[in-house]
Amino acid sequence: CVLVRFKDGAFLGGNFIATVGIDFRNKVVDVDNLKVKLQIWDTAGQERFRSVTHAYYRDAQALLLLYDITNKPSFDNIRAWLTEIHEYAQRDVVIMLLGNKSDMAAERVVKMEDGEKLAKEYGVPFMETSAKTGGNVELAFLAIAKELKHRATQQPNEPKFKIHDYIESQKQKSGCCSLG
Ligand SMILES: Nc1nc2c(ncn2[C@@H]2O[C@H](COP(=O)(O)OP(=O)(O)OP(=O)(O)O)[C@@H](O)[C@H]2O)c(=O)[nH]1
Repeated sequence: CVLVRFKDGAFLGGNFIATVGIDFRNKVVDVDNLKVKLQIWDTAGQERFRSVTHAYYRDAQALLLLYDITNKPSFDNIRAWLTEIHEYAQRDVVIMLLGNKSDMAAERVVKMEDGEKLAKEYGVPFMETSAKTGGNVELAFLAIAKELKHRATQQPNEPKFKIHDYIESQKQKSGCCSLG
């Protein structure tokens, strides 16, 4: 749903079919007047597809790890995902942690601070998102696009792009609205 929100700006809640194996979508974003084509692979979360998804880690330049703020086991699984990433992904892969469903405040079981703490422990950027409202969804993908663009085009005399600082300056804590 987060990927569909980013790609199509829509949320088709309730009517979703679980990802079987792997799915991908392209989106071109503008980063500092340069067009960056993101090819985004959505891997199935279910254990039975694990052998398929492992194969895709190796070529990924960035990985977005999502948990559901209304589902504690999804948060508890993040450590296992990070272990997998270290085993199968490129060493310099950009990792981002997202706590999704920030619109569901009444059902929240994972505190924002706990997401922040875990992200800090692993040195990865973090934000809460909502595929339903669009909150922070564009920011998450844009921050990754910026990081990858800077890595690819960085000149020695240019200031280094700092993804953590960029996100902190842009993110909406409430997850209430899409980027204007
Ligand atoms: N309220 C709310 N519901 C959401 C949000 N994102 C996803 N959902 C709902 O959560 C369910 C699962 O969403 P998916 O995006 O299919 O989750 P997934 O982790 O990709 O699931 P798999 O395809 O099985 O890996 C669906 O019923 C969505 O409608 C959100 O931000 N807010």
